[in-house]
Amino acid sequence: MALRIDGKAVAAKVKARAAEETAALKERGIVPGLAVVIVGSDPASRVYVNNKKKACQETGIYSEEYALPEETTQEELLALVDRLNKKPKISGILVQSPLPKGLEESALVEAIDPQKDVDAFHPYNVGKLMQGRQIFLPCTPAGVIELLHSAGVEIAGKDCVVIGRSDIVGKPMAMLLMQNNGTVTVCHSRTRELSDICRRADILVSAVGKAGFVTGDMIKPGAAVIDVGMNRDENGKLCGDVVFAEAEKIAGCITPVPGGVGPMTIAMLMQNTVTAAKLQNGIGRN
Ligand SMILES: Nc1nc(=O)c2c([nH]1)NC[C@@H]1CN(c3ccc(C(=O)N[C@@H](CCC(=O)O)C(=O)O)cc3)C=[N+]21
Repeated sequence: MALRIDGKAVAAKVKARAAEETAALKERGIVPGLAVVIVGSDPASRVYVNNKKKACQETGIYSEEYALPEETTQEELLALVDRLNKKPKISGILVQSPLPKGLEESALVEAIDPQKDVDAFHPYNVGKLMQGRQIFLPCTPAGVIELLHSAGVEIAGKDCVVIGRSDIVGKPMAMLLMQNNGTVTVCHSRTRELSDICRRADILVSAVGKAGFVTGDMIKPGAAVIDVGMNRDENGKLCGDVVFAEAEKIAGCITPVPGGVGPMTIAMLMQNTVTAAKLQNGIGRN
């Protein structure tokens, strides 16, 4: 049976570290602050935003929430981002996706001051990541790396396969695995012989968004299997991309959903908010 990686426990450690740093900053009169902007009433987004708020409270980070109606215009949002860019109390800005139709996410992300872009979605930060000179780590991929470390999984020299090529997970995940000296293959909807490629992976990261996508026969015995999927099954229950019951018989270690990557995303966001506060106050990265 595979080792089950406890994302909640690892996230608690990351948040404790962020809380310590926050306390130390407060002694110097610096309070990290996060602004979360949510538009419309997507119920999943509501849950995530509440979790982010709770994490801020746990770590001592100041937070502001802007819950705006569905009808909010692009101009109004740009004006809000501009205000938050200039607001000293706010170290980090996050615009929760997805946005209602008619709003252009990329323009909003590009309006965020790159030094406050704690999601690391701004093209400046994406470019920095490609160069291995990032100031902010992308939250979900960075959380995956932490989970691998926590399970004692060596990345250097390993065959890593990422399923999915999104801007928020697949692409930055590949970058971070590469920075950690993994040999990385990125698969997607047009990939041929997907199962064969996956079966060669020492580290398999699935970010597809389809329940049941990764079956036991796609997993190399002893592999580390990281499930980034956030789906609902036919009973409305939260589940990942991986058929967990099959995979845990074959993998060496595996993350569950819930309780795997999700809590890590939020913990890394706290870490980035602390980093942002330091940066804006002329304190170098540790
Ligand atoms: N600008 C932006 N930044 C994001 O980081 C961002 C976003 N937009 N839009 C949506 C996705 C998704 N995401 C999750 C965060 C936490 C959990 C999480 O805490 N999951 C829990 C369960 C939560 C539940 O019960 O539904 C778990 O897996 O154990 C899940 C998903 C952040 N995202």
